[in-house]
Amino acid sequence: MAPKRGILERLDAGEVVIGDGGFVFALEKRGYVRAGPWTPEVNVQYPSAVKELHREFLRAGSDVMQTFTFYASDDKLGNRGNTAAQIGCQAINQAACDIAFEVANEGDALVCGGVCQTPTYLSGKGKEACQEEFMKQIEIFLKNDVDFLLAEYYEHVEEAEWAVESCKATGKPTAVSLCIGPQGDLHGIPTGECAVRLANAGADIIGINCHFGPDECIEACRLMKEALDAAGIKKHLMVQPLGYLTPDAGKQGFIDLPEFPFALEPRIMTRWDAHKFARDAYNAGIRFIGGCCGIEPYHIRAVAEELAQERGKLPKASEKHGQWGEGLRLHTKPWVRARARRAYWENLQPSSGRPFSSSMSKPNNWGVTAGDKDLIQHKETTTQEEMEAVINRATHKEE
Ligand SMILES: N[C@@H](CCSCCCCC(=O)O)C(=O)O
Ligand SMILES: [Zn+2]
Repeated sequence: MAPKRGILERLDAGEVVIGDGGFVFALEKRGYVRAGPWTPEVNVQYPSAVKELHREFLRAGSDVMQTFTFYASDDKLGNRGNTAAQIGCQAINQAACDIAFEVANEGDALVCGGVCQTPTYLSGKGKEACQEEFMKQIEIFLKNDVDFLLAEYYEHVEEAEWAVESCKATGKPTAVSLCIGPQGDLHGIPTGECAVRLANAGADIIGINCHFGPDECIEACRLMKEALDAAGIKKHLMVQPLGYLTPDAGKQGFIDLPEFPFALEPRIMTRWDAHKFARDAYNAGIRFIGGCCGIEPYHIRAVAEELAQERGKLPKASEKHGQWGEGLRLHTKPWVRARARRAYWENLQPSSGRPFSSSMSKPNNWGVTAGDKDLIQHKETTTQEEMEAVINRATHKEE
């Protein structure tokens, strides 16, 4: 088999690289990940569940299998009484690599090793301690010779810079994406300035993932591109937004919306929203286009279908999906057959079906982040006293 073309070779050639979607959210809904800690011990406990989700994304058109190593840093696995630490960082990250490579090799997909923000940073323990946590994972990715490294899901550009430094020191191509919107990072660093700092830290691919829906993430990428252009810096851009619409989110993103994480369903993007997202991202000059929480394989299939001409192919899963609903021509009901056309779906404004739903929510807006005492983490289980304090504060804020 010819060697796979690397991520930078593909992007340098102007190709579209399609990412995968949201693993923790998808596997939590399927009963394999615990919401709250969100740690990926499932790689060791139920590997077939992770493998099947990778397979669904591969069939849907994903060119990248991200190792399911989100929140798999040693300190997170043991944070606030989490028992995933008993399975351990080494076992979880190695199992994730095994699974990602097995599925990637069923197609022409690349494998990227993923690291993300840490409780160590939130507790203010500094650069050396954070990079120690990153290296425990990166060493496993190196041993497995992943195709590239991805530092994703950072609310503070400072920690992302440290992660990029650790990744780049390995010599592997390095991608980095912040979970911020157009309003900047949580320490008030403007979004464009974050991009320039990450470029200066050595990142090859820079962008945004999570916390916001497609429109806000593409706007944040636009600000990044504007700042990079102004600084005369050329970098590949990536975007992997939520599969939820969040026009009402504040700086903290969807974490701050009252619906997070168990009542976001009314906000789910349709596959037609995903078509628009893919086109908007492409037109913004972004070529690494994927998704995060809430993005399911059918959304990725829609991205691949929208960009089929640019990519010169359709994904396997399109064998079961007529373009723009043409499969409805086989429906028994005439009025449904009448919907087998792009004009119908592209112009539909779907209802939520919830008579008492407002279209927007109010973010909690506590306005605290790393550096505030409220963000200090600990290994011990969250105490009842801590719970009473945060509930009391949340209740009074709502009054
Ligand atoms: N690549 C990862 C990204 C997960 S982003 C998770 C957001 C929730 C985090 C939290 O509530 O702490 C994935 O696919 O799950
Ligand atoms: Zn996410």
